[in-house]
Amino acid sequence: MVDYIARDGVALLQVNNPPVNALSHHVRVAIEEGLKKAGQDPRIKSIVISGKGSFIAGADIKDVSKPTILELCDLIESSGKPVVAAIKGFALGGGHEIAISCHYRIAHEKSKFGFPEVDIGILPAAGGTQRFPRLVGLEAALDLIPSGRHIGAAQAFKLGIVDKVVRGDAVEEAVKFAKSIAGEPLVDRRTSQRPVMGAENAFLAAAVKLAMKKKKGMIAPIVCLSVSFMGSLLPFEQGIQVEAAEAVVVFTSGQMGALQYAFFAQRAAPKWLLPCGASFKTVKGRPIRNAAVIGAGTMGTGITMAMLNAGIPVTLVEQDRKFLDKGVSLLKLLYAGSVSLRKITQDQCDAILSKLNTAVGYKSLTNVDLVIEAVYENMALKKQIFAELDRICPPETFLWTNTSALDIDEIASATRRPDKVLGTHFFVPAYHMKLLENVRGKLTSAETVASAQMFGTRIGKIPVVVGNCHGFVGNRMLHKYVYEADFLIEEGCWPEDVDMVAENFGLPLGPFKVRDLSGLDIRVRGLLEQAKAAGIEINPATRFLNGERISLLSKSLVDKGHCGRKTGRGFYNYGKPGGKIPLNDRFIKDVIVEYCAERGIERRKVAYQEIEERLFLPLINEGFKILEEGIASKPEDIDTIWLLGYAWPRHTGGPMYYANMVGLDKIYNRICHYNELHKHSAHWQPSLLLKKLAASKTPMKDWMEVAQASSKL
Ligand SMILES: CCCCCCC/C=C/C(=O)SCCNC(=O)CCNC(=O)[C@H](O)C(C)(C)COP(=O)(O)OP(=O)(O)OC[C@H]1O[C@@H](n2cnc3c(N)ncnc32)[C@H](O)[C@@H]1OP(=O)(O)O
Repeated sequence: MVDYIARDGVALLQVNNPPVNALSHHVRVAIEEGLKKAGQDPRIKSIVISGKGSFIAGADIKDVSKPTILELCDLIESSGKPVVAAIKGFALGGGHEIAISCHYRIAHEKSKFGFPEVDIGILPAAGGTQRFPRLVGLEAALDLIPSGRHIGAAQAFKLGIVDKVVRGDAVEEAVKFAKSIAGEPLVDRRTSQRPVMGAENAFLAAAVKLAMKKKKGMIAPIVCLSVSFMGSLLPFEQGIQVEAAEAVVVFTSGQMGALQYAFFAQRAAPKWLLPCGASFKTVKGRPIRNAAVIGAGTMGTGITMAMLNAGIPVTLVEQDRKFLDKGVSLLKLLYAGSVSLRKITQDQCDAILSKLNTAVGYKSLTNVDLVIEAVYENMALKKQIFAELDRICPPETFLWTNTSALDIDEIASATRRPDKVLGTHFFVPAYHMKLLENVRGKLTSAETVASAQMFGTRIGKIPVVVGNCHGFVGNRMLHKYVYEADFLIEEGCWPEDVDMVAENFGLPLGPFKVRDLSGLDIRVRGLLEQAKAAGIEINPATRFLNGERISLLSKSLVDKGHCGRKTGRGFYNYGKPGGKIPLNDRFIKDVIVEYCAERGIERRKVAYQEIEERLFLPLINEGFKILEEGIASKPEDIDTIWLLGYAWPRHTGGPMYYANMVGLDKIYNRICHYNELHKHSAHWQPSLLLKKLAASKTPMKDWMEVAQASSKL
């Protein structure tokens, strides 16, 4: 766990606890023993702490036994012999706190520093809130601690975290340095004994404002700020007491459990399992050496960029030279933007673009491992493209379709290789968003799934395997939320009432601000297509489609030319086309009132609780249906999809975790209540799995036992 290597008067304590050298119980004990042993050995004059591979990524989140990291930090700092931290890789959380308790820090130029504690719902409670401001000053501490972000060695040096940045072996350099300072006095090297520079109120106000915006609804960042600030006014020992007292508040808030669940859920989600039993453990994917993307629109160019960024050569294909050129210009513009923002250098940009090829038509696609089709959502068009690709591409080429809802089996039916067809649901912008829903059809092979998961990870996504149904996991659940949002308006709410409740819950934007952003006409088009497919002609009086309640409120606004931000008016008034600030609008309220009057809908005052329940319970209910149907293979997959794809508030863990936290019996009972009131909305019919879990009082994590025990599921 910790190797003790004594050489030339220096004791090197090297943490060896793969994969990330987390400070689990055994590591803490071994560091403590190593420090004591080195302290007692008269031949040892100085000590170096390092990690094998990387430094230390923090506390082991699953293990909080003694000795605490705080005790360890105090032991290090009070050592009579100089202690040097040799840092490569990550010095995060408790690892960072260990580093700043050492008397000196030598870091490799590629090492990273940070306090990610706030993102897992805790504080740097091993003295970090007190030592860090004493090391870097209050302003920098109030910036870094609540942000949870990592910084590089160069910035760490600038801030005074690191004493020296090296290109070569940090451990060798640290050992050399440790030897050179043997016997030197350490008084001014003990961070806890320094005063806090720049302890000013103004920093606190600005930092609180920023944290409330960037970490909306999260308690830990705000508590970190107050503890760090208070500590700057107190002697170190008293600051540590404040830190300990406030840590208890945060640890018992409920957010810690949710955030740590989210951390592990995100790491569990790519680990796939199919109903046939094949899994990431049993089936290997085929690496993708080169690829083609069909369609140079927003999605196609975004997907192309995601692959280019990962070093995969891509041919971007269009049927028309004009569209191709437009897509390539957009792509080049985005890369130029990255260069001017210094996210990449011009050389890196040139290297990326050297892997881009373009083609008009599919003829050249005779030697690609993968084709991702990303044309607009039209089944007939997609089938035609797949039939053609099937003729041209080698039989082993994977043919994947980027779609947010369409039937993968139907698209696959246009080919002679349905086993190699799969849906890749990328999120906009595809080069940035972390989520990738990999949709398996009935005939998609396990090898194709394995390859898609491997591909997803390679291009920097969190890939989650889902089954084939309308909207897959994310959009299928989202649709229920969107429907209820409309019904709430019909029944008496204003758009701002509904948006406020959603935003208070933790979503960045409420459903109507989102719709204004994406365009009301998009939703109306979808609705009309659905009606057409059902052979129903929509007229102003239509309130049901296939027996299901629908709302045509968006259509009423679109008919008046109000399509959202792009036209300056949607559910809000933006002042001008392309305006960004939503204002409540009497005109829109008149449209809503008129719409309701025409349909004889009586408007009423809808309570806050009802708005919240009607937005989120149908979505949660759908999540349980998705589990019982095997569309998702575990609740963690659903939660990951919502956390990464739809900005669900992380401190509630995701919709499934949230339901469990509220209580599955309570959730079930409320769904039943609304099911009685809203017989024309199938999304209120309670999930059988949820019913069983609620009745048996089984927590969500044990859902599989209930699902397997029930013959009805
Ligand atoms: C708990 C109360 C203690 C009170 C004292 C308070 C003071 C100290 C607090 C802390 O230190 S809290 C922890 C702070 N550190 C973190 O949050 C870091 C979390 N880890 C990461 O950000 C990343 O893992 C990484 C270090 C940047 C490496 O990323 P990479 O993509 O290379 O690997 P991952 O897939 O993320 O992880 C690999 C493997 O390791 C597991 N793991 C990672 N970190 C921890 C951890 N801190 N504790 C336990 N396990 C950890 C992760 O789940 C992966 O496991 P598998 O999925 O492979 O099983």
